[in-house]
Amino acid sequence: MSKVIRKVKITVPCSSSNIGPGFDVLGITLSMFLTLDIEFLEPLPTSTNKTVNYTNETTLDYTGEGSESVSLKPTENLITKTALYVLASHKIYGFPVPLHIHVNNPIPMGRGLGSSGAAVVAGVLLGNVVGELGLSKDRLLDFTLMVERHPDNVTAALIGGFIASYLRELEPEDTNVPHSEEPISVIGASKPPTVPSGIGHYIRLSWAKEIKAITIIPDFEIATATARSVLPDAYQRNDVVFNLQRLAVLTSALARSPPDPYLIFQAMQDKVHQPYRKNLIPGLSHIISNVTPRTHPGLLGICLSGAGPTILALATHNFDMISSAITQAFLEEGISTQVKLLEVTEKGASAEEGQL
Ligand SMILES: Nc1ncnc2c1ncn2[C@@H]1O[C@H](COP(=O)(O)OP(=O)(O)O)[C@@H](O)[C@H]1O
Ligand SMILES: N[C@@H](CCOP(=O)(O)O)C(=O)O
Repeated sequence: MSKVIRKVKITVPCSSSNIGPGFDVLGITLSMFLTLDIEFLEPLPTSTNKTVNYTNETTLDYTGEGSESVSLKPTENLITKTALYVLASHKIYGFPVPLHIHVNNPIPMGRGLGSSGAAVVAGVLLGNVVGELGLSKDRLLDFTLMVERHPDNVTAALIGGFIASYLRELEPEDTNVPHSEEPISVIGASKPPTVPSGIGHYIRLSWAKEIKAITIIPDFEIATATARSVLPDAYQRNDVVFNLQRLAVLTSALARSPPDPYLIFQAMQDKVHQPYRKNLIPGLSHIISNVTPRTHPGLLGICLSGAGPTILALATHNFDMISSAITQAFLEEGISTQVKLLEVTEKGASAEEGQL
């Protein structure tokens, strides 16, 4: 057994993105956390000063969502391969110390609760800690955005809270650099991947404390890439204006106490992504138009969480009645669900030293 010489815990919240009209713009972090318990193991004595690559000696074990399907090979697992990408960008090829990493993931995958965003953020933090890179939050965000090119879920997961974000437009040469879709190909490359600076810009918005998040999570997955592939390349001006008007109102409406259900419900309508995703999610159109603050007091607004299929219902009370109505609508489509009542948390991703 190798001796444990350091322990670090990485914690990353799940997220719900878009919040109706804020497609690729808004994200909130919710009280369900991916954790990595990292043990740094004593390296074997070597006779030379040559940097040793301990990727093959690094082991992963995994509990929670995805434990049946996720690869435990450090060069394949999304968390560790993102970390290897960050290290390679700093000319560190492979883990410079042997690690044992225990991953616990309560975030259901492919459901629109930011599981991949959380994994990518965890990987960037892992690379930063293991390589002792000392990257700032903004620089950590650059790396996450080289992997997930929509900023809403990763920025929320990294920063925490109710976040609005945008990407700076990149120069063509910046978008040509290899990104971590294929990080393995860059690990041994003679030219390390360069990552442009200042890609992501964000602001934390206020959130009224009494607004809770009911998530109704159907028992089927939709890969975010699939849910993005059904969206059009161009939009009608009136649909864009429809969303912009609501987005501007929504960002303040969700900060006000007491929250105004009728204002929020209307401000959470969307014409940019949900109408195109309804064919992927049986019951979606019915749910978002029939479960309202009038029929279900306590409800403020309802939308698809991220790319779906989870439904996000924002509410102040009557949580059981609201979730039952949505659960029932899915059941009528033959779809079972699980319900989680979550808090909007301001806690973003963190890496903390542990006790030996
Ligand atoms: N903790 C994790 N460890 C490794 N891979 C993960 C983890 N979480 C998510 N993933 C990867 O991300 C995929 C889901 O991503 P995506 O389709 O974007 O859905 P989501 O809405 O859950 O982010 C999973 O199929 C898996 O490949
Ligand atoms: N804006 C993105 C958000 C995807 O979030 P995820 O949690 O589903 O990965 C989109 O709607 O495609």
